[in-house]
Amino acid sequence: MTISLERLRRCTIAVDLGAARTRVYLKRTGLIVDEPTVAAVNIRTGGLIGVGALAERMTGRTPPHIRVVRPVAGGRVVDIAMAQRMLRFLVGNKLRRAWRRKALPSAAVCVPHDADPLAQRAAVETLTGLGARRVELVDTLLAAAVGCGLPVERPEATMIVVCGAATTQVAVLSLGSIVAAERVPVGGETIDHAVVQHVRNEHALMLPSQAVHPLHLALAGAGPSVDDTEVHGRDVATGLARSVRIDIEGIRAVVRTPLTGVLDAVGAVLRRCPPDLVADLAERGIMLAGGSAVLPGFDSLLREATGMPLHIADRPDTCAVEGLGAMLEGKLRPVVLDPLAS
Ligand SMILES: Nc1ncnc2c1ncn2[C@@H]1O[C@H](COP(=O)(O)OP(=O)(O)OP(=O)(O)O)[C@@H](O)[C@H]1O
Repeated sequence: MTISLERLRRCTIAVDLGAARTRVYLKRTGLIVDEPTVAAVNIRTGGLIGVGALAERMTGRTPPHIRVVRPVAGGRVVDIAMAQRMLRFLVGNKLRRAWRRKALPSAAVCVPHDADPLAQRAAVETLTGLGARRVELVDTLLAAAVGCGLPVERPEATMIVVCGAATTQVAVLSLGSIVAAERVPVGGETIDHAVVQHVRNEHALMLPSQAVHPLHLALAGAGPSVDDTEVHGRDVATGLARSVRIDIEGIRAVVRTPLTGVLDAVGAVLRRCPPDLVADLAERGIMLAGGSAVLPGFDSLLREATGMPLHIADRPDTCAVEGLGAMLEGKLRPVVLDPLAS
């Protein structure tokens, strides 16, 4: 995938359609949408009941005629019509005035590193259906690296690990391009699933999806207790509501298991890089981005496994859309590969 900075500067909005969250950046305004990628639909009438945070709160609590849907899964738009309805609703009034001024703006959208042509087409169709005259696709890894402030345009290696909800992407970049990259189906959702399975096996309790968040807080030491925390769920055998105290050390061990997939991807990318670039990284280290970057213990695990310095981006969750925004605003200078020729 090659990008044209000139064409990106002509775009008005930047969109990052993630499996967990949707983010929209409006040129000369900044981030205007940062909401869960969720919509709630009345299946009798087909009407949209809620989107974003409101729809997410309905998850698992709906009557049979209301369905909560996630139009993006595994890094691709799986329900184009629903993604368009959700985006139209989320962007709503915030964009209408700008849209009116400039009838059909061009849009830029992040796509995963190895997105196949169908996934790329789905992203383009989602935006053209909303009225975008032209859609520019940008690799999430490049956008996130720019958003983290990495000097991607220089002839030296930078390494980024973007750990989102459904996937983790790893890349080494130099001279504005990706030298080697990997994508693994491990992210925040995989970790939450491992925690839910652990509680089910250890305590015979089915946890609701929202109950995993207090465990993340407890892991980070932000919960009411550092040793254990109370969660509520449904007893597997009786079906009755029950509360149990969960040992936080047990959870800490559980979340490390899926993260070994990320360590393998980091190793694979480093092995494919020329030694000069790997040597650069020994000093510069790895930048960790994506919403799951703040998962307690993830940074120390990567540091231990690679022996390299590790930095967590200032705003790890929004750096891909912020990077795309920086390209729209013309903040990324094109690389002049041969200045003597001009
Ligand atoms: N404080 C936290 N502790 C642990 N995990 C967190 C925290 N905050 C967010 N997450 C996790 O980050 C994930 C969302 O990250 P992000 O917003 O980067 O995903 P996305 O871009 O929508 O996903 P993808 O890139 O896979 O399409 C969720 O799985 C969420 O559980």
